Amino acid sequence: MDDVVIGVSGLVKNYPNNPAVCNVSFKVRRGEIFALLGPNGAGKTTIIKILEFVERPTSGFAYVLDSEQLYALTKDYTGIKEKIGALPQGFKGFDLLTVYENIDYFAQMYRKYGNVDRIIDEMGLRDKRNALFKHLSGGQKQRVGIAIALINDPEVVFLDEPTTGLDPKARRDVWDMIKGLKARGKTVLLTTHYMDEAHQLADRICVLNRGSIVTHGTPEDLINKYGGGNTLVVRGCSTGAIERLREALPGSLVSGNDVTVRLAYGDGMAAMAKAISVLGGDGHLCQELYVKKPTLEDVFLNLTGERLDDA
Ligand SMILES: Nc1ncnc2c1ncn2[C@@H]1O[C@H](COP(=O)(O)OP(=O)(O)OP(=O)(O)O)[C@@H](O)[C@H]1O
Repeated sequence: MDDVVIGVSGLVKNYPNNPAVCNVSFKVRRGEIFALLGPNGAGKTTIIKILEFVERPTSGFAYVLDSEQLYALTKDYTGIKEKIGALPQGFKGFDLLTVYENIDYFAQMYRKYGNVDRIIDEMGLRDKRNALFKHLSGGQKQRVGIAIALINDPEVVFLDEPTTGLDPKARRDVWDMIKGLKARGKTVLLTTHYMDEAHQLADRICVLNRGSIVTHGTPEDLINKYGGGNTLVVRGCSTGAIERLREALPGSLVSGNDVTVRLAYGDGMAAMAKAISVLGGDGHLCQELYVKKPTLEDVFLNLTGERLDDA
């Protein structure tokens, strides 16, 4: 694989009575957005902490930027630490410092760092430059965290659950910011338990559950391979409509007033036309009719038997 900047091989991390990461291997290429997707407790943060030199693995091997720089107590990682940036899970700034002061505080920890006002502008925080951290919205606080992760102009950026707890608008703003990092040539490793976030942002995804890799690949590949195909959904049907649909569409499933049919590849138009002709006949109406494409949620469900939300 060309220009690998993060490599993880046979990684294991055992906490007392708790195997957090079990034999995980993956590689991240320069300039890509790579997502670790999995439910709570899947081991995402532990992997990221190992890559950030915060935790040490029990066994296995991991490197960032320098494949010669393996984990060993004798190594000095300072050179690499200066080339990585990190947004930790649940980032909290100093409440009683301003946006500028918060970013500047962390900037001073590096031998070389960027212009604080420029990064404030890049993160769309100019209006809030002199506002206290505690007076910011959730999305603005997260942007301060991302600004801090970028202040040393890192080559690799780790973002641990960058949008957890944000409202939909703030999430989309953070997504745009993350896409902007890729446009600037940064390599981004992010963790998330939101499948739409992984789908929107990631070039490649590693799906984790209970410390192990379930599968990995591009979002489209995973959905095509494991999503289980399209589903025709007819919602809000009358009793008569349900009966008609069941007769006309073999394999249909009924749940309340909704009817769903798993479609074979390429069957979408034919099944829709059949449903419309059956329903249009004599007033057997429904509220909605559409073909639903599978999502990463379906991939997770089909591979683990669990829902990403519940696992
Ligand atoms: N310091 C620790 N000591 C003991 N167990 C830990 C520690 N840190 C994490 N764990 C356990 O390791 C497992 C993996 O945790 P981790 O935080 O890596 O998961 P995660 O996928 O990031 O989940 P979340 O999205 O909830 O943060 C969990 O069972 C967790 O309880």
